[in-house]
This record gives sequence, C-alpha cells and structure tokens, in this order.
Amino acid sequence: MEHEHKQHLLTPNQMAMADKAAVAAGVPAMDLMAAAGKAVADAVLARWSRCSVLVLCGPGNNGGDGFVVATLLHSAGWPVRLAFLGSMEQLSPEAAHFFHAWQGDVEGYSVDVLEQTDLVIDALFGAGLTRSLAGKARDMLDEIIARDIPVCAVDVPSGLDGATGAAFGVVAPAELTVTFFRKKPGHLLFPGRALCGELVVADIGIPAAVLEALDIQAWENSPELWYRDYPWPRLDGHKFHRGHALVYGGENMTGASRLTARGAMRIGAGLVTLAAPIKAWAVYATALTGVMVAKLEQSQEAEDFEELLLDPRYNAIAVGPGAGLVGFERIRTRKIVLAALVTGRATVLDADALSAFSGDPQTLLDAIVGPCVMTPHEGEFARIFPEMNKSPEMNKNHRDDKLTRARLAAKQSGAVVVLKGADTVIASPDGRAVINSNAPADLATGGSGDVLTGFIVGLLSQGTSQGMSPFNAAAAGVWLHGEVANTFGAGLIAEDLPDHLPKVLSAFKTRLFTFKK
Ligand SMILES: NC(=O)C1=CN([C@@H]2O[C@H](COP(=O)(O)OP(=O)(O)OC[C@H]3O[C@@H](n4cnc5c(N)ncnc54)[C@H](O)[C@@H]3O)[C@@H](O)[C@H]2O)[C@@H](O)CC1
Ligand SMILES: [K+]
Repeated sequence: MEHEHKQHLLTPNQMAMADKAAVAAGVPAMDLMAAAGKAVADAVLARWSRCSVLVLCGPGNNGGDGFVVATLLHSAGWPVRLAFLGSMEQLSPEAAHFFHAWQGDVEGYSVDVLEQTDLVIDALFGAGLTRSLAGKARDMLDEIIARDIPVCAVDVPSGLDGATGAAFGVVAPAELTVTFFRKKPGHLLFPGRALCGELVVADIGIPAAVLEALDIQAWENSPELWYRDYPWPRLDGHKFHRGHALVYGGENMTGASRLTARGAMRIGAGLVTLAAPIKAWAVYATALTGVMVAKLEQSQEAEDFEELLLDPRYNAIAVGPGAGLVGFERIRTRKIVLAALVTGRATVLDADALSAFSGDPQTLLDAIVGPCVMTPHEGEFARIFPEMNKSPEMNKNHRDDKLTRARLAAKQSGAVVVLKGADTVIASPDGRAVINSNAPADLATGGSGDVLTGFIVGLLSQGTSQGMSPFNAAAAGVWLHGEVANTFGAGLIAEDLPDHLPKVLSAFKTRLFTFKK
C-alpha cells in the first residue's frame, strides 16, 4: 500500500482537503507553508547559480509560499525582489505571517519589475485558480514569455489547471515546477506536462494517512500498481496454463497483426494463433514461426473465425491491427469484432476494429459484454465517442480534458479504455484511471500501437480470473511498452519493441524483489 500511495494523483480539490486534514491531524498550517517555500528555495539553489531573482506573489497561499522562497533566497545571499499582486487584508494568517517576515521592499506590480531579472519564481496562483488570468496577472505572464525569462513555478505554473493539464489562458512555461505531497493529473497531462518543465515533488509533512479519506481514483502508471498480479511463468506451469491468444490478421497490411502476435508471444502468452483470410495465409505462414496460422476461407472469414472460437482454449482475442476498412473489408472487420465480443472472452480492440464502427458506434458499445480493452488514439476515439465533448459530465472549462473523456468512455462502453498519446490515459468503467508518463517520443513510430495491442492481449491470455484484470493488463502493457522504448533509445522501430522486451522484463523481475521486501 505504501508504494501505491506514491502514485496517487490528487485533484486540486483533493489537495486542499489533504491540506485541511493534515492541519486537523495536528500539523500547523504555518509549518506546511514554511516547508513548501523551503522545498522551492532548495530546488532553486540546487539548480541555478546565484542570480537576480524576482518572486511574483499572488493573493492566496501560493503567494504565501512565494514570501517564504523570497526570504530564504535572500538569506542565501541572492539578490531578490518581490512583487505582490493582492491585498494584505485578504491574506491567510500563514501567508500574512510570511509576508511580514519578508525584510525587503515590495515592488509595484508592473511589468517593469522584469528588468534585470534572471529568474522568476512564479507564486501567483496555484491550486486555487478557477478561471483564466486577466489584467495585470496576465500582462506579467505575457511579458515573461516575450522576454523568455526562466521560470520556476510553485505548485503549478500559474494559469494551469492542475486537474486537467489544460491552460486556463496564458501560462508562462516553467523550467522547474516544485509541487507538494503528491502530483496532480495536470502535471502529467499535456500541455501541462510540457509547461511544468522538470517536476519535483516535495514532502512538506502531510501524513500519508490523510490519503485514506480522499477516495483517490487516479494514479501515475508504475509497476507498484500492478506488479502483484503480474503473471510470471510458474515453475510448475505449462504452455496451456499461460493461455492461448487469438489474433485476427487482415488481408493487406499483414505486418500490423504480425507485430501484435509477436508482442503477445514475447510478453508470455503460452500460444498465439493468428487467423487470416486464405489469400494472405501464405504470407503469414512464411513470416511467422512460433505463431500458428489458421486459415479463414474466402467469403466466410467471419464464420470460420466464429468456428475457431468454439474452441474454449482461445482465451484472449485481439482484433484491429491491419484488419482492413476498405469496401467489404470493413463489413468483415465488423463481423470479426462482433464474433469476438459475443464470446464474452477477454478482447482487445484496436485500430480498424474501432474505426469500422465509425458512424454506428452504438453497435460496438452494445456488443461489449465481457472483459474488453479498447486502445484508440485520438482519431479513433472521436469515431467511437463522437459526442463526448458535448457530454454534460465533461468539465465545462476544458471539454477536451483527456482524463474525464477516457473515464466517461470507459463508463459508457463497459470496456477499459486506453486513450493513447504521449500522455496515455487508461480508464476503467468503475472510474479508476491511470496516467502513463514514461513514454518517450521515439514511440511515435508506425506499428508501435500494434505491438501494444499484442502486449495487452498477451497479458490477458495469461488469465484474467487469477491473473491480471483488464485494467491492470492495460496499465502494465502500456508501461512496459514505454519502458522498452526508453531503454532501447534512439532509432527504435516497432519490430524492436517485442524483441527488446525480454531485457526490460528481466530488469523488472529484479526490481520486483525490491518491491516485495
Ligand atoms: N497542501 C497544500 O494544499 C498546501 C498548499 N500550499 C499552497 O497553497 C496553494 C493553494 O492556495 P489557495 O487555495 O489560496 O490558492 P491560490 O494561491 O492558487 O489562489 C487563490 C486565490 O486566487 C483567487 N483567484 C482564483 N482564480 C483567479 C483568477 N483567475 N484571477 C484572479 N484571482 C483568482 C482566488 O479567489 C483566491 O483568492 C497551493 O497551490 C500551494 O502553493 C502551501 O502553502 C502548503 C500546503
Ligand atoms: K504558481
């Protein structure tokens, strides 16, 4: 539990509740602010050499943290100026205390203070921001951007929504952001992730026990969340115990489903069968060695696929990569998807399996009866959930909020939704969500999604009853996929992903022992 706690993501509201709970548990609010300010000052001292600093303090407790930072950097011998946007009377008792502790001048709040500033400490607004910045607050940010002055943000860059990662309006990108206690979704979701720069999470003395009462439903993806369920081969195991994944392969883009099949093999499916239309059968059979290839006769591919599925040993199915969308292929892809779903067995739907239901997504959503993982990128997501951003449940300020969209999609469909991108969100129909943060840009390469589908179906084939839930299998697949790309480095192509996985799995296995201690 202790490890998982580190991955918790708190919304700004939950963070305010954590703050209150800590105070109720006996931690003085003054100490929290002092610790927050010290954490920021320490991080600045560790990264920058002595330079001329301007601390911009806002009207709330984010500004309070700023007063502390100013005092500490001044004590460290740095030239510090402070500008305050707010009124003394409205400061909280803690912020007022640290305002009075500041020995220097308080500059007028105008863009002129940016003259001869080498570094800005942005303590204007943090978790309390609820709308776009206007007037003087906004002008200052515009000018910081125009002058390209380095920024260290306190908690979040001012103007960033900690819940969604969206900008309320203008945001000055930070080189460093120091946040407190736990991350927020907005630190991981784009554009927030890019606007934060380097992110430091500082312990300010809030006891982890306050998390219990917060009903947290979002985590940063990490093995701590799912390693207990990871299906390591057992000594007494047999290939049949490790499941049998069935992958549908289309007629033209045969590379895609081959990558899926290879991904499933590498991640530990006991057996993988690729079922392909007879026209393409020879291509598959020649190219694949460890993977079996089943023939689907012309014009009765879906029926043959159904017949294959009469064999209960196929316990996880993947459809989508290279399935085909042109002309009659689209109808065939739809039939294959529905044949897979009606079995109620664990199914992963990707790419064409989703796009084939464009214009008629309800047919797909109604057919989901068993464990299912959908892995759309944004384009595919829009085809299956075209009205999502109009939903009354969407955040009114940020209708493109990825976390909420993925959660609503999971709830509506009953499937685990993996909404892909540089900040992939994995959402469960029960409201839990994981945000992935380990994917490097190298992963944006053709075929990488096909391998991800393979990783997930391979994990699912190893048993959803005793083994991984679809939610955990999806989170594990996405994390391992990112980790492989990270450890492989530059020059990555999709083929490398399955083949480099064993190295990552070995390292992960070693790490597992440290988790268990
Ligand atoms: N655990 C915690 O929660 C802790 C929080 N601390 C700091 O406290 C911050 C949160 O403090 P607050 O809740 O006071 O929030 P903020 O300091 O972010 O700002 C709140 C103030 O801004 C006003 N405001 C909101 N949107 C505005 C807009 N668009 N234009 C102008 N004014 C606007 C509000 O009316 C309120 O007066 C955190 O970000 C963090 O920096 C730290 O002091 C230590 C502990
Ligand atoms: K800030």
